[in-house]
Amino acid sequence: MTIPSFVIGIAGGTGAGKTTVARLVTENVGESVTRIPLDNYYADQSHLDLREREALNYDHPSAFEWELLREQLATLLEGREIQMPQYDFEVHNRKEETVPVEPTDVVILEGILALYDEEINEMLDLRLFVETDADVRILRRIQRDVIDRGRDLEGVIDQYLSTVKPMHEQFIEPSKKHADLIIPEGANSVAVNILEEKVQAEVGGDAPRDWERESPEQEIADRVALDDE
Ligand SMILES: Nc1ncnc2c1ncn2[C@@H]1O[C@H](COP(=O)(O)OP(=O)(O)O)[C@@H](O)[C@H]1O
Ligand SMILES: Nc1ccn([C@@H]2O[C@H](COP(=O)(O)O)[C@@H](O)[C@H]2O)c(=O)n1
Repeated sequence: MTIPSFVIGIAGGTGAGKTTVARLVTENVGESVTRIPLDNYYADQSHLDLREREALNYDHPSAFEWELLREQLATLLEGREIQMPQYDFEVHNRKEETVPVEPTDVVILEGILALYDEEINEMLDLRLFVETDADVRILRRIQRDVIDRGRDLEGVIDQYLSTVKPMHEQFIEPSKKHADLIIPEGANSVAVNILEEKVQAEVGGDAPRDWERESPEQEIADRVALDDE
């Protein structure tokens, strides 16, 4: 049984580069990392038809099933398997199938509001916010939504102006205050290399387990005290 020793949250606006950062910092560590896309926890909307689902606001915190995410993250932290929901962006709904996910040394939760929920924040050991200019993000999003998510240009622009941008300003940007580190421009190599080293150390078992580790505040206080001696 593996009890995860390090849980990272990666938040930031749409198109900021969250998924890319998560992928780059974990691609060389094999199967010892579990990635949890927050998108998989969009609430089930099967009671609505496609038209109604298309019109929903997917950038408001109420779009997500937080209770399920809290439960499943806690289950992984206890060393037990979860059945993770899957999401289908083309039909705006959760898929019927789930995938079994085993706990691993490192767990990464990644999504626009990964640093929004207080209880989730408490479960994270490292909180990252990826910060990229809004014009770069919308250009990336147009490209992705049209090519990968089966959307048309007009719809992407309407959605951006009506919900994505206002919700970013109201909920996502303010969640930055919970971050321990802010990563500029998405996949920036210095940040990725430092994080990759940290993940490697956790996976290799060099790092102290949770119960051996002092709180980050205490670690800093100890080091400041040492420097002052
Ligand atoms: N630093 C970067 N430079 C150039 N392109 C990037 C950078 N970071 C991410 N991208 C690209 O931007 C797009 C959106 O990145 P993604 O990681 O999917 O964003 P998010 O998960 O935040 O929505 C992808 O096509 C990705 O390759
Ligand atoms: N049915 C849906 C569900 C979500 N979205 C958008 O996805 C964005 C979050 O994903 P990122 O990879 O961009 O972080 C979010 O901004 C939602 O608007 C959607 O378009 N349709």
